[in-house]
Amino acid sequence: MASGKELEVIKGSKVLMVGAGGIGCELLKTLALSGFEDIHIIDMDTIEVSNLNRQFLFRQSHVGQSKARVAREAVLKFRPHINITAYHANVKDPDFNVDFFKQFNVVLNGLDNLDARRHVNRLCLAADVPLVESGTTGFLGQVTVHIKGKTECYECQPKPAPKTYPVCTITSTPSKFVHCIVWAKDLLFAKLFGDRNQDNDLNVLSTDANDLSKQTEDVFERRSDEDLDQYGRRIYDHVFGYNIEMALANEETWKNRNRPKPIYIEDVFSQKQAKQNGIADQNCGSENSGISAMSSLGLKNPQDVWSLFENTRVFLEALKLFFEKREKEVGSVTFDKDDQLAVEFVTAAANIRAASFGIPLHSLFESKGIAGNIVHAVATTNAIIAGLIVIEAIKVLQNDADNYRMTYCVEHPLKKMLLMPVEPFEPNKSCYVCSETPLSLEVNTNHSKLRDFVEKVVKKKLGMNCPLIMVGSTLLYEVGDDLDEAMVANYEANLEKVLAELPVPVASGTMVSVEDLQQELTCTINIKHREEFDEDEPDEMVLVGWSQPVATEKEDKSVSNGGEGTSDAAGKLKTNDNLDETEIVPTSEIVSVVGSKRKLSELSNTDVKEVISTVSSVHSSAHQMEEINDDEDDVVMLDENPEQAKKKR
Ligand SMILES: Nc1ncnc2c1ncn2[C@@H]1O[C@H](COP(=O)(O)OP(=O)(O)OP(=O)(O)O)[C@@H](O)[C@H]1O
Ligand SMILES: [Zn+2]
Repeated sequence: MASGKELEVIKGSKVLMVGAGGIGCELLKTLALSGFEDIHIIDMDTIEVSNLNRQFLFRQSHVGQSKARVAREAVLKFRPHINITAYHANVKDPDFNVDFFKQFNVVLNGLDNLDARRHVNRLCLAADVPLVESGTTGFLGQVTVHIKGKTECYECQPKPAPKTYPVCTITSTPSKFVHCIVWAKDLLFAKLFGDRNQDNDLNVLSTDANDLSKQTEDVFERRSDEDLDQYGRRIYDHVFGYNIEMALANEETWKNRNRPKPIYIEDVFSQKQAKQNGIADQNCGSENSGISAMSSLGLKNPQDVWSLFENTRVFLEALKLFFEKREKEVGSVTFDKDDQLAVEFVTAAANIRAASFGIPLHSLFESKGIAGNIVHAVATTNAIIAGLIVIEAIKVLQNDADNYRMTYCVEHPLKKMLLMPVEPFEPNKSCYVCSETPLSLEVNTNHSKLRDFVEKVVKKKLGMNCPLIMVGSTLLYEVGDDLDEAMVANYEANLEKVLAELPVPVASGTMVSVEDLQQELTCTINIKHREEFDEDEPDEMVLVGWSQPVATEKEDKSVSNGGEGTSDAAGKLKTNDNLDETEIVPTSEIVSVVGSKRKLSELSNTDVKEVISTVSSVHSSAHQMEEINDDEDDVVMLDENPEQAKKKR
């Protein structure tokens, strides 16, 4: 219960909540019950059935309706006198500009992706409004406080990159089920139902029987004389049989590994059985969710682990259903964890591959979690995190800077502590977002176009939405609704020019100013011409000073699992040789950070290790979830002597 003084501050404040999902529903309820009376909510989504188990403000009858609006109505039922304003919109919409943000005393994030979080961070900095940021992953969670000039901003530290795997592990030597899922999803599914012309390592071209050196047709193209059953069986034999035989031919690969077993369709069931596989329900609706190989085949429980025979049936049936019922989409489907048929196909394909490599098979439920990088949400964690957000928000509203804490919710109590409070870090002086540190870009100015610069650097790396690019007083590019045709044509023409041939040539030593009008963020980029780039620099552009996402596994030439994983402070306690800025500090500092009320002397060496590794793993995984819990978790460098423990940024 808030004290009288607190209540006064609470009642007089205006707060913005971004996100009305798992955390957001809890947060809105807690804000309302804590006495807040002027709450604005932005959420761009509508309610899905899968939200109902934890987003308790929503009911079955709300499915399909705006989350922000329904959340508002639900809370007004028990707090009718308060003001709640709902926006069913993307927080990146231009209406939510700096002036919009300035009207709030504090902004509270309950988001689920890096992109939106970075955007809100920038608007809060530009509007000088405090931000309380949050995230949960299963039992893990965190709440952090970001105050301009006082604490680090959300982007002061690198975020972990989505977990990636070396290509050869995925294409040739899988050793874990997740490798089979990545193969099934990013290679096979993408090739069959997505962009057919993409390059991949599935031995796409078949070899001419008369001339072995001649590669002819794309194996994945359906032949004109082939029905869908024949097509499915041929693809099956190619990817699970022929390709494995080809891989086995390379003896070196298997010297220290278990040899995989090629699986051909006839090993699993007869042609007659294949023909009779599934009686596709002719009444399947046009909704993707209604088309299911499992229902055609009478498989009911998504938690069952199917046999090789059943996986084969699902594989063939799902492939057939895609071509029969979703023909128009074929060629442009991207994997979506909520697309039942896609999950069925990927589960079956991953399991057949796993069977071939002697890896234990998994249920559809488990596969969906891995393929969608889902760590199943825990409602209680969301509730705890929402409570902590409100506690921090109240401190922020009272300007109680000495007591701000970033709090980590851990899975197992450590020294009877389930919540680990950490004093906020100071702003990172070389953060390009909250300090004005210039960046530099190594680029071949005679080769790279302005379009490459805009797409790969300005949008992708710097996360800008509405960029404006200037050299001196010359505008080279901008976006906006108010541009006349001649300007648009001029900017379009510039996009196609290489940097050195722009109206104001961009060459070594040029200082390019990049600004986002909506985020009110300006960066200066110092250009350095470079002729050659290595294979592991495929963009042919190296941005120095920008915090590279922290790779969690070997990154070279890897296939991404597509996760959205990030963390605001992953770099702090975690080692990563790729990081540009490495800072070594004594353990005592880490400990004071981890629990300001506990001195180093109170903790044993083992405690220190435990605390650091726990906080580190929470840092790296809690924030934006969806990272797969793998054996090779974050590495924390901690020497036996705690005095020599290393903290790296
Ligand atoms: N750019 C954005 N603008 C507005 N709302 C956003 C934006 N990005 C994400 N959100 C909202 O943030 C909320 C995050 O909630 P949560 O993490 O519970 O995800 P979810 O989509 O509800 O559930 P799940 O992903 O687990 O199925 C979602 O309701 C989502 O619509
Ligand atoms: Zn910063």
